[in-house]
Parts: sequence; C-alpha cells; structure tokens
Amino acid sequence: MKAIVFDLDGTLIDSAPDLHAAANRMLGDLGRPPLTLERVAGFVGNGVPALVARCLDATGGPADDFDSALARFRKHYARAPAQLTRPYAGVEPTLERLAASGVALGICTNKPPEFAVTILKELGLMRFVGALVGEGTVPQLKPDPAPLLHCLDRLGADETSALYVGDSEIDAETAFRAKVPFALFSGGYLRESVDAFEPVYVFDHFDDLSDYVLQGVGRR
Ligand SMILES: O=C(O)COP(=O)(O)O
Repeated sequence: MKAIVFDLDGTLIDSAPDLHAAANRMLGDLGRPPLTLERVAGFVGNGVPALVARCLDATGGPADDFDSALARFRKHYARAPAQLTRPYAGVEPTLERLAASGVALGICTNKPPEFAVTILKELGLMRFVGALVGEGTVPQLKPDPAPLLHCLDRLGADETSALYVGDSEIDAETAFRAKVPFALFSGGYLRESVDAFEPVYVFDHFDDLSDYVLQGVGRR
C-alpha cells in the first residue's frame, strides 16, 4: 500500500468538544438555547456551513442572516480549535509506524484547511501529513469523490494503491464513489450503517489499523 488517507473529525481527532463550544457560543449570540455535545457531534461531517445550519434547525429554524451566524461560528471556533480536541488513543504511534514503513499519509476532510492545520500542528500530528485536502482545496466537498482523488494525486498514489480511513457514512460513500478501499473507525461519530459501501476493514482502536495495513492482520 502506497498511501493512506484519513478523515479528520471523528477519525484521527475527537474534535466535537471544541465544535460544541463554538456552536453554543454562536447560539448564545443569537439568543438561542444551547445544544448537547452528543447532538452537535451528530451534526459533524458535511462541513462547517452544514453544521451551523443543523444547529440553527435544531434551535428554532433558519437564522434571518445565515452568513452572519456562520461568521460568528467561525470566529468562536478560530479562537479555540484545539483546546478540548484530542487525538484518539493510538493515533500518534500508528501514524509514526505507518510513516516509518514508507506509507504516504494524507488528510481528506470537509473542515477548512486553516482549522485542520492549526489543530494538527497543536497536537503534534502535522509532521506526518504529506497532503491535506479540506473545504475549498477543490470546489467539491465529500461525499463527492473529487477531494479524495485530489489528495491521492498529491501523494503520488491512485485508487489501486491506497486506503481511505473514516468514521462516517459520508466517508464511506466518498471512498465508494472514488473506488478506493474503505476502513471504518467505529469509535467516531458514525450515525448510519456503512454496510452498503462494503468497508474492507472495521476497527475500534488504532493499533489494529497498523497491524492490518503492515501485517495483513484482519484482512478479509
Ligand atoms: O464536518 C466537518 O467540518 C469536517 O468533518 P470531517 O473531518 O469528518 O470531514
């Protein structure tokens, strides 16, 4: 395997607590009630504008001025994107092990790249990342396959020599449409079954992923 591309939110990092804090600050600014962490975590995956729209829908319906609500969220999140966010257990040693074995590593997320890079640097993970594709890097968002294919291209790989690792049905559909094998991390923010997209591997701890990739443990 030449390259492994990872989703970010709910896959490498548990980012919901900081997204939740920023969402509730935005809702407070608009005079709306706060949402629970679980509720906001369930809104993650289709990008920031979708997250903001879902928060508004859940607290009384669309805002009179969506763009200003979105700007408020971005401002609050930009102030503290990595305060409560942590990598999932085993992520750092796994990336270390894969990189040391010569596998190129990339990130394909619907998060804006500036947030993604800030968080990855703060958590000491950016040094493993050979290519990062986020909101705006290409015009499409996941589940369109274009962001993932662009990331593979930048890593010098293609769909025959890569794996996409994610936590959600959005990631599974992205991989399916890009014809890239998909591995599901079941410890993230999954909402719906991904069985229809036929993941090649399902794992709940990152140590298992490196065993699968490097030694074929658990391979179907
Ligand atoms: O919804 C987002 O902003 C990003 O989510 P992702 O990292 O799972 O693509």
